[in-house]
Amino acid sequence: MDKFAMIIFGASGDLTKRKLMPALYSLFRDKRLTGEFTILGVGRTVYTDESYRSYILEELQRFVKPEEQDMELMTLFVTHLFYLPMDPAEAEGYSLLRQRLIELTDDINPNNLLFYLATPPSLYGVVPLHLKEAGLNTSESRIIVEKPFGYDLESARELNRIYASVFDEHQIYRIDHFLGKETAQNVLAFRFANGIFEPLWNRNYIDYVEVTAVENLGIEQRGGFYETAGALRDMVQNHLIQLVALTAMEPPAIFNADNFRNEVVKVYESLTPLNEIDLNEHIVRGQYTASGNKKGYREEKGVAPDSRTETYIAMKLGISNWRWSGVPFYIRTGKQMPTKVTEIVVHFRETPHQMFRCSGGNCPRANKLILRLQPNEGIVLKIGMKVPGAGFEVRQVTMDFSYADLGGVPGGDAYARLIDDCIQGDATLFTRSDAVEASWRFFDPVLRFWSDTPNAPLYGYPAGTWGPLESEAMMREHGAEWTNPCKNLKHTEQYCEL
Ligand SMILES: NC(=O)C1=CN([C@@H]2O[C@H](COP(=O)(O)OP(=O)(O)OC[C@H]3O[C@@H](n4cnc5c(N)ncnc54)[C@H](OP(=O)(O)O)[C@@H]3O)[C@@H](O)[C@H]2O)C=CC1
Ligand SMILES: O=C1O[C@H](COP(=O)(O)O)[C@@H](O)[C@H](O)[C@H]1O
Repeated sequence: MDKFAMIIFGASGDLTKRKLMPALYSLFRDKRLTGEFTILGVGRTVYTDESYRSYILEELQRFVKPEEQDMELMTLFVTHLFYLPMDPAEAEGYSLLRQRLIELTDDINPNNLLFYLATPPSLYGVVPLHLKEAGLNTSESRIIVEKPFGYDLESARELNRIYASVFDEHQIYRIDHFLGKETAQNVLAFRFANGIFEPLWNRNYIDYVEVTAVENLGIEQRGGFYETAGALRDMVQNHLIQLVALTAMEPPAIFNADNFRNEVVKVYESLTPLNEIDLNEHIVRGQYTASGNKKGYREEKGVAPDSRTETYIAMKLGISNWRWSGVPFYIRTGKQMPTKVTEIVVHFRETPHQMFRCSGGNCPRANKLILRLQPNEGIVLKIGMKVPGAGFEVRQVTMDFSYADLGGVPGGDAYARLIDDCIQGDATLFTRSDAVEASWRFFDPVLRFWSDTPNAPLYGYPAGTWGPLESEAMMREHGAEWTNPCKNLKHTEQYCEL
């Protein structure tokens, strides 16, 4: 086997220190990265190999969970790191890159290469072309590209064209780290490894579905990036729609990359195109405003004082197929919410007739299944039970499975799983070119509507709240309401500022 080298473009950046290096360290610790391997960081910031190793060693101590830190191992891990100062946007540096790889792999034609694009998205189209000119797009090479893949449908198509001119599709890994989460994968296991829910998993028994991925932080130091992205590009077009796909897809006959990704694409292609009414009434966008000691979005570094970038979005989606026709999927994401939580809530239809008494609220009119992806990972089923004692009074209670009972979700996070899969050549959990385009095809009209309608509402919401009230109004049309995740989490007070 040729000596393996991973080349990280954007090696001085936020993603590299917070996610990639801890993930690579965790693979190293778990002996998933063995033998002679090299990690070569690339960027304009000037480091030597030595100073880059010291920098990463410090960052590992910040970003690896304390219980997973082993100073001796971390010190050994960083001896595999090297650094090449170069501007990835400029062609000149690539002959130096090639030369450096020849030295590091001790091979005149280094072949087993993994390129990771952790740069701003503006470089996603440039780097592969330079790699090709330098002859680095070898038959064994792979490339991982971060999200967002494109700004809209046209730019995503253009990127796909560029990548297809440099690599074969099986060499291209478009990463969406939500799919690397253990609990996201468990949505599939829950659905397809159990017989009892699947017969109910359709329009006959399900009333509506909610997908929530909210955070209690602002945009941190990423103002420049976020201004060009907004919640729709940052979270909805990729992460949230992936979760919709996991919830809505048909079971693949055989679980492999092609079959799984075929089913994902079928869901995207079945999304009901948004009409005028949807664009005006079934999308609510918001932007956080200052509250207490929390800054408003427009006060954040790198953000225009009159910015109209959305930090919150709630939408109603439909899926036009036999299984889901008529079942609304409500999705929402937002920064500066009361808590960080990702969960899918499946609301079953109400019982046709309610014959028991229920007083004092918490009445079990309909069952509700909550797939909680993070934090306090678990599955909760809300069911009706008789209140002990005389009469027939019923109340809604909770059957609660927590991953903590199985020893918890493993430490190495989604990035470790996905990088490992890529090294093994398994593309199942990565986004295929047709899926990216199908997803953009659906969301593109939203971007166009916003740019063509300067007075389309953008609601302010105070930082630390659940977003614009208009998103509640959107659901009331269906007699639905957002589930308050703070009330479902086991240790509520730990997560929610109520
Ligand atoms: N950070 C995160 O949590 C997440 C990030 N992502 C995605 O990962 C990618 C990287 O994110 P992140 O690390 O936050 O980004 P950064 O803004 O930190 O940029 C990464 C590096 O890219 C280099 N760079 C920046 N601008 C340019 C430029 N104009 N030309 C050449 N190089 C440039 C810089 O290195 P130098 O100046 O040394 O060249 C910088 O350190 C983004 O596409 C983002 O969407 C995805 C999920 C989460
Ligand atoms: O991709 C992104 O995801 C994070 C949220 O991911 P999580 O795994 O921490 O839930 C989000 O903060 C960021 O804005 C976005 O780019």
